[in-house]
Amino acid sequence: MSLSQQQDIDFIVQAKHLYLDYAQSPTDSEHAAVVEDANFSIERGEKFVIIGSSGCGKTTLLKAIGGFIAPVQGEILLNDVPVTKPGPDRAFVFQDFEQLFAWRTVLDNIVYALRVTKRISKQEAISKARSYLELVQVAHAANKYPYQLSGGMKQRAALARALALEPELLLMDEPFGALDAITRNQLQLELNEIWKRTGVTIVLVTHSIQEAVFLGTHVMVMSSSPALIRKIVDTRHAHEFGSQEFDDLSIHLRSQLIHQETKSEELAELSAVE
Ligand SMILES: Nc1ncnc2c1ncn2[C@@H]1O[C@H](COP(=O)(O)OP(=O)(O)OP(=O)(O)O)[C@@H](O)[C@H]1O
Repeated sequence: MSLSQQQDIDFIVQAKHLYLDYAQSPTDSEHAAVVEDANFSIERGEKFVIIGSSGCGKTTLLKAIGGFIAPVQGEILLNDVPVTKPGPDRAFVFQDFEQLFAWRTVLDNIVYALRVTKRISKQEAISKARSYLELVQVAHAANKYPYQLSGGMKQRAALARALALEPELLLMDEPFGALDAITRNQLQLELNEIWKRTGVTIVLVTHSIQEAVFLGTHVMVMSSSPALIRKIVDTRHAHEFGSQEFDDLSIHLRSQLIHQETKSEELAELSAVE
C-alpha cells in the first residue's frame, strides 16, 4: 500500500514500535518481552482479528489497547491520541461466563454499567438496556440472574452490556471459546449482523482459524519467542464457509502458525544441543 493510500484510510487504532512486558523493574530479567516492536493499524469499522499460539501475547495486546497495560516503549494511538488509561470509548467481552455481576439481573447489569459510565437517567438506561437485549436476542431473560442462564445466554448478555455503552472499540477476548460448536456458530453469525447494524470497530482474539477467516476483515498472526507480529492478512473477501478463498486463506494462516511453531521447536532443539 502506498503512503498516499495509507493517508486516505481512517485508522481508529495505530500501534507504533510497541513493546509490552510485565517486568516489575528495568532489571527484572524473569519477565521477557511479551510484545516486541509491534506496528499495526486498525481501520475504523473493521473486525480486526488476532491469532497466535497460547501465551504469545494476544490478551496482553488487547489489554494495552484497553489502557490497562502501559507500553514499555512505543505507543498505541486511539483516534490519534496516545492511550494512557481505560475509557468508556472501549468495552470488553471476555471468554469467562462469569463476567456479569451475579447479584444483579441481566437488565440491572446493563443499567448499572450505563448509569456508572454515561450518567443517564434510570428510565433512559432501562430503555437502552432493553433495546440492546433485543438486538442480541436475549430480551426474554432480562429479569433473570446470571446463574439462571446458559453459557450462550451469558455471552449474549455480556455482549449486550458492552454494546449498550456504545463504545468506539469492542475488545473481545475469545468471546465464544467456551461455547459448544452450534452456539458458537450461531453467535458468530449474529456478531456479523450486529456489526453490520452498529458499525462498531471490533478487535477480537481467537484460537480458531475458521473463526478468524469467517469474522475478520484483517487477521493478524502473532508469534511467540520472539514476540513479534508475523503477518497481517486481508480477509475481507473470504467469509463464505467452504469457498475457495475461505479454504485458501485458512491454509495460508495455518501455515503461518505451524511455521512459527516449527521454528520455535527447532530453536529449542538447537539450544538443547548447545
Ligand atoms: N499479569 C501478568 N504478570 C506476568 N506475566 C503475565 C501476566 N499476564 C500474562 N503474562 C505472561 O505474558 C505472556 C503472554 O500472555 P497472554 O495472556 O497475553 O497470552 P495469550 O496469547 O493471550 O495466551 P492464551 O491464548 O493462552 O490466552 C505469557 O507468557 C504469560 O505468562
